[in-house]
Amino acid sequence: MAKPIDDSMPARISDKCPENIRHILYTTWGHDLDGLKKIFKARPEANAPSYFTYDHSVANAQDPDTKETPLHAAIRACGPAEKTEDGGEEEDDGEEEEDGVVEEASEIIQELFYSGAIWNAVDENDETPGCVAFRLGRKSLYKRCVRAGVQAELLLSLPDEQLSLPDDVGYEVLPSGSEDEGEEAAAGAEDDGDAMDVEDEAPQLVTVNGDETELVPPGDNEKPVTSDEYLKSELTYDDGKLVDSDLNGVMMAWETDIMKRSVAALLPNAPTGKRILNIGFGMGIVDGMFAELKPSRHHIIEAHPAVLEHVAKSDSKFGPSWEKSGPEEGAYKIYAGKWQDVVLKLLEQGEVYDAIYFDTFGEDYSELRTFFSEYLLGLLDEEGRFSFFNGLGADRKICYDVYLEVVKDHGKEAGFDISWEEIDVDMSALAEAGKGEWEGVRRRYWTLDKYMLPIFTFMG
Ligand SMILES: C[S@@+](CC[C@H](N)C(=O)[O-])C[C@H]1O[C@@H](n2cnc3c(N)ncnc32)[C@H](O)[C@@H]1O
Repeated sequence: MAKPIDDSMPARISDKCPENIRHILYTTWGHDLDGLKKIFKARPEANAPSYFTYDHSVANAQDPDTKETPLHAAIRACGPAEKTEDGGEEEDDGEEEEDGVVEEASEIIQELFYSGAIWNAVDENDETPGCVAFRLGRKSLYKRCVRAGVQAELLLSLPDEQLSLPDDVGYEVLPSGSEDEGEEAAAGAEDDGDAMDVEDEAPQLVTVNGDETELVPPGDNEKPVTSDEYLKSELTYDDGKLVDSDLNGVMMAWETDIMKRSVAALLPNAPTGKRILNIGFGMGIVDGMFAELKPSRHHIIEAHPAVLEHVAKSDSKFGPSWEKSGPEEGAYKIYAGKWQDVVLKLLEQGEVYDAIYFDTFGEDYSELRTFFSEYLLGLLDEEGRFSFFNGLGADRKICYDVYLEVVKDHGKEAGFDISWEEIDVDMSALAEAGKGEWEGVRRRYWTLDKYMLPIFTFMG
C-alpha cells in the first residue's frame, strides 16, 4: 500500500541530499504517487522539450543506496501487471486496460520526462526505468520509456550547432554496445556514471582457452573499445571466435545463422552473378556464403593488419588465388584499409553493388549512420539491398528497441525504406557471461532472444 508523505517517517536517505531531493526520494520510496504528482504540479510548459525545463536535478535524483530515480520508483510503484487467463499480460500493444495506478504513474512519468529525467539511468540492480517496466509487464510504461529514449537519442544525434543543452544535464549518448562497438565492446554506457560503483565490485576471472584464467579488473568490462586502439591490437583466431588482445569478441561463430539469414535477405533465392560488397571480413563467415553464390563482383573491405595477414595465408580461401579466380581482373578483391577511405576510391571507380553488408568492430553507431547516410546512395544499385549486423544496444532490450527506432528515423532521413526480419536466437549457450559461447570473452555483447535483421532499399 502506498505510504503517505509524512514528516514523521524515518528518512532512509543520506542527510547530504538537498531538501528537494530528499523529499522526492522520501516520497518515491514511500510509493506515494500523489506525492510525486504534487512535486511536479509546477509543470513546465506543456510542449517544452526535455532538457530545457525547470529542474532536472530533481527528476534525476538518485537514492544513494538503491540508485533508484523517481522514474524507477514511479514505475515500480505500479507493481506487476495482472496476468490474463491464458497466462499472458493483460496489456496488449500499449492498448492495455490501464488500472488507476498506471494512469497515475503515466502522468508522473510524463512530468518527469518533461523535467529532463534521464531515460537510461540504472539503479543498483542494473535496471533502467524501462527495464523495470518490462520486468513488471507494464507494456505501456515500457513503450513510454522507449519513446523517451528515442526522443533523447534523436535530439542528441543532431549536429552540435543545432543543439544546446544546459551544461549540467549530465547525459551521455546511448552506446551502441554492439558489434560496432566491439562486437561489441562498451557495455551499457547507459551506466552513465550512475551505475554501481566500480570499486564495490570484485575483479572477475575470465577463462581463456579452457582452463587458463585472466583477472579482469573491476569496471574493465565497461571499457569502450575505440577503433584506433582496436586496429592496433593483436588478434587471436581460434575455432569459434576472433578476439582482440583485451579478449573482446570481434566475431563469433554463434552468429553464423545471423550471417546466413542476412545473405538470404540481401539476395533472396540465392541468385548467381550479383555484385557484392562486404565491409569487415572478420572470420570470413559471411564472405564464404557470398562466394558460394558465384558473384560477378565480390569486394571486401578490411582494415585490420592481422585479419589481412590471416587472409593472405596460402591456405586461405580468400588469398591471392581467390582474387585471381574472378571473372575479370579486379572482380574479386580485398581492399586493405578503413572503409572510410576505401569507399571514396570505390565511388571514384564508379562501383555499384546489388548487395552491401556492413559489419565492423570498434566503431559506434555514428559511423554506421555516416555510411548509410553519405555513401550508400552512391554505392547501391537502385534495386539493391543493404544490411548490417544489428548488435546496436544488444546488451539491453530497451536500448535495442530504442536503436531500432533511431535507425528507422535516420534511414528514412537518408532516403531508404527499411524492413525488419525477426529472427530467433538460440540463447542456450549464450545465457551466461563467461560460460558456453562466452568462455574466454570479456563481455557478453548479446543478451536477447530476438535478432532484428534490417533490410534497406531505396525509398519509393
Ligand atoms: C565483426 S567482424 C566481421 C565479421 C564478418 N561479418 C564475418 O562474417 O566473419 C568486423 C571486422 O571489421 C573490421 N573492421 C573494423 N573497423 C573497420 C573499418 N573501419 N574498415 C574496415 N574494416 C573494419 C575488423 O577488423 C573485423 O575484421
